[in-house]
Amino acid sequence: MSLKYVSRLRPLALGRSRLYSSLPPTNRAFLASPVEGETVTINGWVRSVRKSKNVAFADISDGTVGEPVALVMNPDLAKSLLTGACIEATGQVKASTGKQAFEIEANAIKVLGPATKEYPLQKKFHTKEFLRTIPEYRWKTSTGATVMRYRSSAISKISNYFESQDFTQVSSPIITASDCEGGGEVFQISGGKDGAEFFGPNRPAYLSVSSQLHLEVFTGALSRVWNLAPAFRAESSDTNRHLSEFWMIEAEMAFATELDQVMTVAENMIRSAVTPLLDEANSVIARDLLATKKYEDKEQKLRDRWNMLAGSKEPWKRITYTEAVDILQGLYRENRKVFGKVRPPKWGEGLASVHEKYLAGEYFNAPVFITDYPTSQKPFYMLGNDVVDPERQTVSCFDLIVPEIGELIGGSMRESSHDKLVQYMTNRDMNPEDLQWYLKLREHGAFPHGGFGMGFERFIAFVTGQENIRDVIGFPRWAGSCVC
Ligand SMILES: NC(=O)C[C@H](N)C(=O)O
Repeated sequence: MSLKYVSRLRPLALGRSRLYSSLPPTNRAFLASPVEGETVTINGWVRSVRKSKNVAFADISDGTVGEPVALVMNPDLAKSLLTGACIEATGQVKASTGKQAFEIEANAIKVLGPATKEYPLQKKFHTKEFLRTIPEYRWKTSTGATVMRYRSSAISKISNYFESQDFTQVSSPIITASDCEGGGEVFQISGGKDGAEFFGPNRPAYLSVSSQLHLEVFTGALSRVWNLAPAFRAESSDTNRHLSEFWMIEAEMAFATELDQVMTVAENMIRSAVTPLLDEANSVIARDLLATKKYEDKEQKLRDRWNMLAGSKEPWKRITYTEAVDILQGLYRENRKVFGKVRPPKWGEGLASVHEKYLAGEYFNAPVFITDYPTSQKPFYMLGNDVVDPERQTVSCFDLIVPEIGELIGGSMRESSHDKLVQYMTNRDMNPEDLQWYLKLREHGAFPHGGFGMGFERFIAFVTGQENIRDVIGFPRWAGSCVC
């Protein structure tokens, strides 16, 4: 490059970078390193205001950190300040005598967006049920914002974990031509009874219930893949752990030959998003999460939960379905009321959520992998185990259960024989014609593989100590409710 050319470019580049301005500091950046005596300008929404004759205080928050920024000012300045208003405050940083280490002695307040006395989030206790009725405001609560921040942090930790293991993140389709789980709980969006045939005659289309089948295609090319995608289920279960639109982290791995390998990936993935919380001194998000539990006195319970998941390097317990049924039947023999009105399962029946919660909760008080369920309980794509007892056929699969939530992850080895898959589909009254593309994967270069799917909201609810998964997703949808 000639000197002349460089000298012509330089002033232009410098001039430009001087012209651009950057975003103002967040509350989080300010609170991380306040400098006494410095004049700062801070933005946020007013959480609370207290006024007396000579002085006024306001807590403001921009949602980037749990702790609010404390303002102290002349009452005249606070005149038009109401909870909920959006403000820009300028003032000097002072050591504080109050709860916070520092406060800002504000000398200028600009109201960017005023509020009225009707603002529903006045400073008092609000129930989760009430907060769900104000979806437009509920993420402004410190618990709401903290849960969202953890959700974001978990995605990034999990993403790093997968990357470290050579997984590629892929994007699978939301509109699909098949019901992966074969459970019939699909939202049909085209080719339905109303005659809409957007994708052509006899081309029904649905919202995806799981990315698995498409991930299997990707894994046949990239070996290890994962994604985080929404899944849709038209089931009407009105519980604290079901949504009609939820997010799933799914992973598929080629050349996994044993279920244990797949379970280890699932376990390490969870640990990757929980381990950082154990280092309270260095984790703002851990401290913020614990603060949300302060008023309930449940901080220790939350710590115990993180410890349960990531405190020890011991691998999580792995038991078979048959062992689980034996344990449950034994517990019932000792105490007929152990599962309330519910009986223990007979071999071949599914485990009810009360059984799962009891096993992982009262019985083991730990996450537990339950493996090798009866074939009749599981979908067509799972690899069959060698038949030892023809009355008790099982598949190579697992459910990961945790206390209070029950099932968190479902996974399995996948059947890679074309002919067996056709047989499994026919046994379930499915038409193999509908999944030709999936079957073709087994015609050339079939490979051993396995994978799993984790309900992301269940995971976030468990780790943040929320009782209902409706409180860890921005805009929850369930049967009878889709309000905005
Ligand atoms: N990817 C998975 O294994 C999840 C499974 N398809 C499910 O929906 O439960």
